[in-house]
Amino acid sequence: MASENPTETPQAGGSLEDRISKPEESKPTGTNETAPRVVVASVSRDLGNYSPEKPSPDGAGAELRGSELQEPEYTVEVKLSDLQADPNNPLFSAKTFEELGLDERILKGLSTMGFRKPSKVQERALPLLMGNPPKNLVGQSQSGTGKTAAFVLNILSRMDLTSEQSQKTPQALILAPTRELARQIVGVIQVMGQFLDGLVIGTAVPADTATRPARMDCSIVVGTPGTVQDMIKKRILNPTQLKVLVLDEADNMLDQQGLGDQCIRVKAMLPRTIQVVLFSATFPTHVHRYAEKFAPSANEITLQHEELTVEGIKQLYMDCSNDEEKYMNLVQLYGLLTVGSSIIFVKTRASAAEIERRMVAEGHTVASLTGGIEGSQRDAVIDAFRSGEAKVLITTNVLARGIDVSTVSLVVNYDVPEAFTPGSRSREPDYQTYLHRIGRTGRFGRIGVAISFVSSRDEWEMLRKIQQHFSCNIERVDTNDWDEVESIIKKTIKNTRAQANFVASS
Ligand SMILES: Nc1ncnc2c1ncn2[C@@H]1O[C@H](COP(=O)(O)OP(=O)(O)OP(=O)(O)O)[C@@H](O)[C@H]1O
Repeated sequence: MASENPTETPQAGGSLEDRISKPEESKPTGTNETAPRVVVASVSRDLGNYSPEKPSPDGAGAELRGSELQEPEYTVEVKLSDLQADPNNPLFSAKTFEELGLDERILKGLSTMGFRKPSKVQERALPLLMGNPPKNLVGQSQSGTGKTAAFVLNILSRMDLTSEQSQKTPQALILAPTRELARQIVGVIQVMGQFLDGLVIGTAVPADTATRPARMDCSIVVGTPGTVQDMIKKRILNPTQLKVLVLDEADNMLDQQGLGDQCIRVKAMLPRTIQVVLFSATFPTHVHRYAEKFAPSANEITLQHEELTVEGIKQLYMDCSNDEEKYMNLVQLYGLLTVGSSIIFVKTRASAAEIERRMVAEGHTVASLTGGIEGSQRDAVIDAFRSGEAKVLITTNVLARGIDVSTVSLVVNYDVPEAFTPGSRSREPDYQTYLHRIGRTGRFGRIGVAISFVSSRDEWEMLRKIQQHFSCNIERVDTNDWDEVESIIKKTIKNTRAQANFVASS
């Protein structure tokens, strides 16, 4: 979220000598330095080394012979300004925010957030979004590359706040799949639009009837589809002056039966001329077809699936012989998890509750957030995680998408995400969910680690398919050598922390 990353201040240029250096030289120290720094470790071999004809005697988990970790010979130090100057990087931009034609007051908002330069998706999307007459857009870009700002800037640019009446009548509607994401987007608009007098933002998420407002007297509404649908039906939300509709995590919204139907019903109640904007890091082919119907004749920004992984995320896996060993490995990892912030993704609410119960009983401090928890209780958990009060969060796919907490340096896939494929004999991975989950770390040029636990041949096979699908490397870490596990994770986390500390003090 923007407000968590308010002080990134990239500087121009940077020689090769600047960028290639020893790790200990990589800590930002000088007061004239303004760019946060990250360190990219070199990559070793991957899951492709599995040889099924040579099973190990230790059972399924131990069968997984993958790569051995290699000490990187050197590390490459990269500054945000360097990333943004590299045309192949999703953070690259040839333009400035000024050149994109944004209002002075919005530029001021961006400046207070430390946004110096647009990212690629912002540079490409904004001219398409802000043109007149407005055109629909289907926009795709890697996780953590600034899609939120792309759609928020278009909305802010289109606001008419000249009268009290217009300030209090919704002109833009943003739909998100979860209350956490809706609240996060509200936070971004509040900071980005802070210099626009009269801007009022309303949140439409499930709430007790008692706390629900009688009318949404606001200029922008952000909410979840079910609540928004209900509010329009009950005339709490007046849709007649809406000019822009955004679906964040659009593929997920359109593909899920309940959410998809709600989005379609909401859209049917909006003005016909509304600009429809769909954003996500992923648009699988079958959802792309719905997207074309939902946002007809749209401009498109799309990526090949091989282009979707984020370079700064180091992807690893750990062999576990069974579920109990998964738990033991998690407990072993705990000391490392608390160095930064970490998210543990599990398959079911029940396993989230069980892991939380066991870890708390053993004296560890962890929080858990699943769909089983309601309303303001959920807000308290995510707020504690954002503030760093809770450093380890156990969750299900409910938080797999969109959540932006810049201190997350480690993501654990306790279970490899699996697609529900009725009638299929083989277990298939959920490629999109894998990508969104690991994308909770490595935000906007930062570095992070994603570790997947693998406890069966099936899980190994799913992870191999994920690697193949995204043409990425997922390296094996040897759980017989915890010193090595610790060394590789700490190295990455330490650098993320150095960066975070530096950003905070700059
Ligand atoms: N131009 C910019 N300069 C500096 N930081 C930026 C810029 N644009 C976005 N950011 C920061 O990058 C982070 C990620 O942005 P955002 O949450 O919009 O990513 P996203 O593309 O929507 O990711 P996801 O697909 O995971 O939802 C945020 O912390 C945001 O403040």
